[in-house]
Amino acid sequence: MTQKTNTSFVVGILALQGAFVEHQTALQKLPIQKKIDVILVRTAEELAKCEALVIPGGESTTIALLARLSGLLEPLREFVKIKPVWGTCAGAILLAKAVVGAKKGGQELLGGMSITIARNGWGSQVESFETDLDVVGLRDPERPFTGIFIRAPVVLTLEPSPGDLPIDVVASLSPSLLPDSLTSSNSTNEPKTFVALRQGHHFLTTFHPELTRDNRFHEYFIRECVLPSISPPRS
Ligand SMILES: NC(=O)CC[C@H](N)C(=O)O
Repeated sequence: MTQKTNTSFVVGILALQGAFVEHQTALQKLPIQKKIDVILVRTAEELAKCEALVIPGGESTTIALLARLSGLLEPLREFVKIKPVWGTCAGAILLAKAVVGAKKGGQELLGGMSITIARNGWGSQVESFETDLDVVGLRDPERPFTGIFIRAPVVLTLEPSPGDLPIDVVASLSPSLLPDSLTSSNSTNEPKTFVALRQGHHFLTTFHPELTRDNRFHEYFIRECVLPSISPPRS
């Protein structure tokens, strides 16, 4: 007799478009890998097997369109309401409650995190860059983590409604990196420096941890978002 639920759990990676293979590799290399069954998700049936989901970077409009065409959009919205989800870059856009700079025709969102985010917020000239991040809560925090930003979105505002869970800042970058087009003298620029946020069991990174050899953000998601939702702490 096996006790599968006690020894392993399924983490899905939405595999419609974008950098899903890199997430798969990073998750499989975690020290707790024996307990994680990583699957690629392209159908509602595959999604139904998952305890948690990673939505990769890519193109948020394309991912949303393919999700609609494959009958996954509504199952994804239902999934986000109850289970842990981590969105990277395009995935972060999909996890936001509101988006600025959507393409003509709009941008379908899944919601889940109480933020407004700007697509391609760094502008067309600084489309990609790498920088060391200030991190809180990662394993081995003195070791720098290099954030890779590729046509990254920018968090504009945190807007938790009364009753929403608080939003924790897990990584931020130096305000000096913000482009002039984003800085404002009459409102706070701080949220725009936030590049990794956690709200309850949801997590977003506007950069690409899966493109580095450093899987500490993968470890963070499993430790802080997934494991507590599988085995809630006893009171
Ligand atoms: N690297 C990325 O995921 C880019 C995101 C892309 N700019 C979008 O709007 O979806």
